[in-house]
Amino acid sequence: MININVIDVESVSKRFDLPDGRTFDAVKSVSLQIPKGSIYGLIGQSGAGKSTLLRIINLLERPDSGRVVVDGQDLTALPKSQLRQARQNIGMIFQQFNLLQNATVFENVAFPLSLHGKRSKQDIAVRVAECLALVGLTEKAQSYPAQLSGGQKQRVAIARALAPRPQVMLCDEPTSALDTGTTRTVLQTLREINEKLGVTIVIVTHELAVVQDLCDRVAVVEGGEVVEEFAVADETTPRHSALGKELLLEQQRQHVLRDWEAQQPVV
Ligand SMILES: Nc1ncnc2c1ncn2[C@@H]1O[C@H](COP(=O)(O)OP(=O)(O)OP(=O)(O)O)[C@@H](O)[C@H]1O
Repeated sequence: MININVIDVESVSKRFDLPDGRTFDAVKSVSLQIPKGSIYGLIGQSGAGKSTLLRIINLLERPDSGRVVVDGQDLTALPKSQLRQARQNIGMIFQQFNLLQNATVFENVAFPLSLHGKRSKQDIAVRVAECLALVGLTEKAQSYPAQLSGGQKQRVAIARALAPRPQVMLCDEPTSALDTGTTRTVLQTLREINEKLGVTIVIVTHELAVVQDLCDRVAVVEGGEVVEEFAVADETTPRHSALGKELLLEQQRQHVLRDWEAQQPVV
């Protein structure tokens, strides 16, 4: 992996105003460096600030202070029109897929392409076909979201996010609404996109199995702060956070299981 950071989050903070007049510090001076081409996990308990941090990366949530640099561009310094352009480089997918229900799969994937730029209908059709092929849904182009399984809907959302050729893809709990088998196909699709296209993936999840299956590096978020950051494959450096330790235990358990399976006689 090339050791260049495609995302540089520098000391970002976010405070929300609560209805009762108080304030809540959801993200507290967080810095993150995300290497180009990596799959980077943000994990933490519910309410830790993971989604807010993810949404800060494409400025869906504007930080009160700090900088967000994506692909060398300081998003926090851009005027609105240029920010819209820069966001083309950052795709996003959500837990609930967020597809247009009254539009076909084809139209859903074409949507971001017709919204931005001056592409011909033919160009758009070619790109949509490419993206649907990438996620294995060529046959479903004329279906409506209601006719698809959860995993297929998420793969349409992935195709839609990929259509403008982003370098970065942000994923907010992309498999939380899916069962185990479907989760596996969606993770496989994300892995292929990372490997074939070199897209950097940042994924928020509370599922440790997802981290273990997919991520190269992970940041543990607690109370709006990153309390630990490590390479998932590094099982020798001591982990400090509860989730970091839990992840390590799960990895070791998987090794024991694998060794045990390998020793079983073939019948
Ligand atoms: N717009 C908002 N106004 C007020 N408080 C908010 C707002 N958005 C988020 N919060 C609060 O900020 C905290 C962090 O929220 P966030 O969604 O980032 O957490 P999370 O780690 O992603 O949690 P979950 O896994 O449950 O989605 C929570 O306590 C949440 O209630």
